[in-house]
Amino acid sequence: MTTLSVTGGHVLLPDLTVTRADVLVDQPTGEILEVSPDLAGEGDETLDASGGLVTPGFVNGHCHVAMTLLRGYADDKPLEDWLQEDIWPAEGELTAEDVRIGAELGVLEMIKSGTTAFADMYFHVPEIAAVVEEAGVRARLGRGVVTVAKDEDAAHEDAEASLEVAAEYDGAADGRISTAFMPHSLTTVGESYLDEYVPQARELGVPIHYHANETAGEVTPIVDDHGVRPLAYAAEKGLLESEDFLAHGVHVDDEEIELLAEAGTSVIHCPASNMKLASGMAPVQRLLEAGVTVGLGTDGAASNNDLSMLDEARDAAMLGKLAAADASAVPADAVAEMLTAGSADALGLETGRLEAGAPADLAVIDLESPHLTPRHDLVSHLAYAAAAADVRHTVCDGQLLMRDRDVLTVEEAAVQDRALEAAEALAARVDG
Ligand SMILES: CSC[C@H]1O[C@@H](n2cnc3c(O)ncnc32)[C@H](O)[C@@H]1O
Ligand SMILES: [Zn+2]
Repeated sequence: MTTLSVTGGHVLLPDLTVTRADVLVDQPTGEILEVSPDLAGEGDETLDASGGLVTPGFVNGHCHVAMTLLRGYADDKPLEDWLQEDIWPAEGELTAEDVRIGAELGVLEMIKSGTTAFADMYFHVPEIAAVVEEAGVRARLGRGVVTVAKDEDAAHEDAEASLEVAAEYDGAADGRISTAFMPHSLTTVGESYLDEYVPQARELGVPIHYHANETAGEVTPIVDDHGVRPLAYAAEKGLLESEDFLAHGVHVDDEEIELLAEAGTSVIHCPASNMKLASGMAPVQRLLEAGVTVGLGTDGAASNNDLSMLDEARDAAMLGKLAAADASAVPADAVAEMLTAGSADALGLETGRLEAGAPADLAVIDLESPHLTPRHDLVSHLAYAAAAADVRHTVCDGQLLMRDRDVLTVEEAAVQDRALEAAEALAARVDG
């Protein structure tokens, strides 16, 4: 038996208290065996967490990981213009190999910032799955479906491909990969396609993930065309089940919040993307008070512009207060929950809590730096002050992915070189 003991640190427990403890991991099963104070000397291998905070690995609840290749390609525009004028034309030139290279870069960035799992909506999913498998992280993957501005055959092909990918990859990489059916949004997938394919996704037994209520401009056409607000429409179309999770939920009214709470559908809050595209401020405190499961996501690196979940945590706390006009809204412990168990629950993962029997997905955050001194409250530091570069070790499924900032499963320099070259060639193709 091979065991790993993570020793000498403080541990963020599932009740969001912090205590001095060690974590003993069974590597063959990838499970946590024990969390308790005196496990030093118990493991076959030791990971030094002294001076550190051991947290559940962060779960990025909504991403387009290969969009790292478009980081900084088009900034300072609202969503609709940004997608139509810059992003979709560039994505039209992306090859399967580009997506693989972009995904490698994104997953590298995730491992370096303590993220062990993510949900991803994109195309060329087999390439993304291969990167997830090799890098050792966990992901819920899906092919995004867009039917507007496509002829009928192409639209059907897109939806069918999303179901096929969901069926083929669910359970891949020894169970680290799970899947979902992913219609892009309620305005970019036509009603007849939802009517045809949502029941097929249910039959397949995969959750459904989509963008919803991201901008005010996305609400109006749904009200005009269907006579109800977007989430009432989503409920009518069978898109509001307890296993489903939607990205954004910025422009939701009280009735829609109630619908989410009753249905048990989760919301992935993406504060950085919402601020950068000036989409608006999600009512996170109201969602939490209504009992909605809220997770956090970065969205793609082209609207963020990084994949650090610690940045997202700080943004969520700050924006949540501003949205509620209340400094006590979205406090540090709520943010710590969204960053870990909230996102994990939304994605239907067993991760997000450090306790015996849970998957051994964790990160160790180095606390011994000036910006984390003094250490009155480590949950406060997690929400407000820690940064990606403070992550010392990352473990997923019991396997070490990064030790002392040395990434073990991805060749860092080679990935960066390939990404630079691919991004430059892509821009040259698009811009002529
Ligand atoms: C069809 S694959 C996914 C699709 O979504 C695009 N995208 C990236 N960020 C956002 C966002 O904030 N809202 C809506 N759509 C977004 C991405 O570029 C892909 O085309
Ligand atoms: Zn998105």
